[in-house]
Parts: sequence; C-alpha cells; structure tokens
Amino acid sequence: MNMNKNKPIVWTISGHDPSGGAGIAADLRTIHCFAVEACAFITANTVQNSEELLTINPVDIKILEQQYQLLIEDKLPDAIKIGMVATDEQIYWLIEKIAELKADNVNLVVVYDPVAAATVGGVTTEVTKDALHHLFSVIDVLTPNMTEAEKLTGIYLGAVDDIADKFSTFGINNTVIKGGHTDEEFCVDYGYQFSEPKQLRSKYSISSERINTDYTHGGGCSFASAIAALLSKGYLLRDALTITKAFMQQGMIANDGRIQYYGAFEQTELPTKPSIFPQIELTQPLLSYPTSPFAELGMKRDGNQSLGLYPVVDSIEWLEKLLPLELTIIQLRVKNKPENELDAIIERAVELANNYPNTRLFINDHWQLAIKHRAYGIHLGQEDIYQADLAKIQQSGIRLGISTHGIYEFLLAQQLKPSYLAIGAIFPTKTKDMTGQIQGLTNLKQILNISTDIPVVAIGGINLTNASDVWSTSVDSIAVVTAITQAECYIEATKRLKAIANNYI
Ligand SMILES: Cc1ncc(COP(=O)(O)OP(=O)(O)O)c(N)n1
Ligand SMILES: Cc1nc(C(=O)O)sc1CCOP(=O)(O)O
Repeated sequence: MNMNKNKPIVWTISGHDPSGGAGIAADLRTIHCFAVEACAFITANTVQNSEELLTINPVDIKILEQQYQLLIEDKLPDAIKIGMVATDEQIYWLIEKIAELKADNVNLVVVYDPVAAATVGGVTTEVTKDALHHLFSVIDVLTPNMTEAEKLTGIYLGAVDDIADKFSTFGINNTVIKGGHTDEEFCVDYGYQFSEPKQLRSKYSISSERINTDYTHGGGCSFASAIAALLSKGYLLRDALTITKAFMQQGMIANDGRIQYYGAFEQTELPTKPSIFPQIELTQPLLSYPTSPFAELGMKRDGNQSLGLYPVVDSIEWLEKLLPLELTIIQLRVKNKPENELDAIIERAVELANNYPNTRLFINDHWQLAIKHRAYGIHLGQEDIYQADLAKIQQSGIRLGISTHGIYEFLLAQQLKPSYLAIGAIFPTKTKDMTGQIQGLTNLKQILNISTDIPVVAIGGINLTNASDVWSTSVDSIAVVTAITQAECYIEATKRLKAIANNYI
C-alpha cells in the first residue's frame, strides 16, 4: 500500500457509452465530485447515442486481467462500483478478483448497479441469471431501480419489502431500491439492511420532490458511483444515501424544465445547500405526534441562550461536585440503576439543580420522571423517540434534546423540532461503543451547514486538546464525559474547558 495516498480510491467496472451520458464517463465525473480517486475498468464498448443502443461489445478478460495486475500494485480500491458486466466469463473473473481483494481488505465495499442485468434498450447482454446470482454473493450494496428490481426478482406491483427480502435470499444484505422511475410527485428511495444472524430487516425511506427534467441519462450510474465514493470515505450507507440523494437532486435542478431531450445527468459538486437535502421518513410510527416545536433553551434567569460546556455525568455525587462550577447546562445520564431507585435519584437531581438557577439540568432517557419532577430538559437517543410520548413531552413545556449519529439521523430528528440536537461521536471515545459512527470535524461541519436555528451540541471524544477545533466549527455546545470525570483535577479541567468555550461563544 502506498503510504502517501491521501484520498480513498474507487474502482469503477462498467461499460463505455460513446454518447458520454452513462457508464464509465458518468462514474468518473461523479467520483471526482466527492474528492475520491477513480480507476476504471471498461467491460464493454457499447454503440449507442441518447436514443438507442445498438451493440454491446465485450472487452476480452485478458485485458481486464492485465489492468487488474498493474492496478493492484499501487491503486488498491477502498470501494468498487460495478455497472455493466457484459459476459458470464467477466462475471466469474470479477467474482474471483473481488474475493482476492476482500481477503486482503475486509473493509472493501462492493456496490452493484444492475444495469443491463437483463436488457438495455432492447439489446440483451450475454449474462445468465445463474452467473448473476453468483455475483450477488460478493456484493455488499445493490442499487436497482424499480424496473431492474422487479425483473431480477420476478416480484411486481411495487412490493418493495418482498423484493428486498428476495434479494437477501440471494445473499445481498443492503439493497437500495430507487423510486425515481414513477409518476409520483415525490421520488422515494427505499434502503434495506439485513443483519446477521437472523436476517433482521431494517428499512428506511427518503424522498425528494420530482424535478421536471429529461437530463437524466447516466443517473443510475451516477447514483451508484456516489454511494461507492461516500462508502469509500467511511460513511454509513444511510448517510451515503442521504448525501447521494441530495447530489442527484442538485444535478437535476441544474437542468430543471429541460425536457424532450435525453441529456446527460449533470454531476455538479458536493451538495451543501439545505434545501436540496431529502425528507427522511420516520422508520416507524411515533407513539404520539407533537403539534408544535419543543420549548426553546432559554436561560432560566436572563434569557441568554448560549449553551457552552455541557458535562454529562452519571451520579448525584458528580452533580454535587459540578453544579457549583457555574455551568450553563449539565446532564444526568444514569444507566443500569434499578427502576425503584430512579425516582429518588431524579427527584434529588432536580432539587440540587434548582439551587443553581443558571444551570439547565437535562435527564437522559427517563422522560416520565423528568416531567414528574420538573427537570429543565430531557435527552433522548434516536431509538427512544419511538418509545417516548413526544406530544406529552412537548405539551409539558420541558425541553428536549435528541442524539444523532450522522446526517441521516440529524435530518430525521431535525424534523421533530427539538430544543437541541446532539451529534456524535466526533472523535473515538471509550465511554460508549460508537464503532463505525465517528463523524470527525468534516462531517460535523457538513451537518452544521444544513442545520436550522436549533442549537447543535457536539459529543464524543472531546477533550482539552481538541476542544478548540470543535468550537471552531461554530457548534453551540460541547458535551464531555471523561474529559472531566477522569481528569486529574475535575475542577481545573472544567475551568479550562469553560475558558476555551468562552473564546468562541
Ligand atoms: C448531549 C448528549 N449527546 C448524546 C448523548 C447520547 O445519548 P444516547 O444516544 O441516548 O445514548 P446513551 O446516553 O443512552 O448511551 C447524550 N447522552 N448526551
Ligand atoms: C454518551 C455518548 N454519546 C455519544 C454519542 O455520540 O451519542 S458519544 C458519548 C460518550 C462521550 O463520552 P466522552 O466525552 O468521554 O468521549
């Protein structure tokens, strides 16, 4: 591996479209938009224009093999995007190569856009169903449109859940079914994830308003390439899908109103404008629906909203130690205490906090007790929002903070209009298992960019060394556990973290 490499690499394995709309050309343009290096294997030289596809001319696998042998010397992939594969021989070659690459890199992700799995523009590739099913066994993410999904599974009438179930029986654990090819006002994409060992299915849906354009040639290739580029950068699939959907929306808006000419989909740039991001559907119904935003974070006494340093502690003892240190916000996060002790703990926490009128006390998880004892606020995790009575919380006037871990969860929670949104983990942390969900400062900035006026709290691995970098992103608050609770002197650590905060708020 070349140690000087500073960008991820995506290999695209697809056909050449001489009209420039689809295939390799679209893939390269897309991957570069995400600041990812792209390498290309051309599987077939097609003869087509925007109207018709005449022939698919497979490239000899001897050439593909030579290209492979040279590229693995210095351009190993972090992700592979597969588009058109022209023959069974190519498929079996590809399966062997992917297995080799995966043996050396367990994090390698393979995205397959099953274009031409059956026919393209009336021209049939030589690929058999049998070979395709073998290919599925090395694919991590499948991105069919509705027509492809129906053809590949034989399941029709928009039964997306059944289609995803069927793909999972083929060995595909992540399927994104694109809903763009319908006449509905909104284009809904469905993401499915099947987790071992019981093949449990989780589903998410995201939607964008339909744009009136025919500049969509190569849209499917661009979609899968964007997903592969984002996965190569370490995004979770749900976040990669959210950003990809915004990227597609932005590209189509660039040609809004241009119809009756099948133009090339326009790859623009990394999406940042809040208005082009998709609507994220709740993954299950809420117990109750709040009818207005949650109470704002007014200061108890003087109405100043700034949040500053936000310690998160797990006991009354820590509250007693920290409350005298002139904090603006603090959280009691008690885990693994018997139910019968919680009432007294939360009652005591609120009683203590009431002696510090400028310190807002949030209670983690135990929303009924927080309402009962009139705490200042409640903090809920992403899963908790489906179990809590959100309408009751909102009507009680208590403030609500919600945890999020990435752009997908952030947009979902933002729609509920809570009092604040937390985003984490910014850096690796030993306090909680956040494997695969480390945001880094780049994601944090991206999320702040699309946030509304709801305050944003950053959490996870933040300490005296990196706090300034986090504040520089213009977050409203920084939440910390061990930077205070495991400091040599918690008073000194709190003072220094507060001093850093004061430079920015
Ligand atoms: C400010 C803040 N942000 C995030 C969390 C984490 O909350 P949650 O996702 O509910 O996870 P647990 O705390 O239950 O592990 C938090 N507590 N505070
Ligand atoms: C409790 C918690 N929630 C997180 C999230 O990302 O939701 S990260 C985290 C741990 C924060 O602890 P420390 O400051 O010691 O890293």
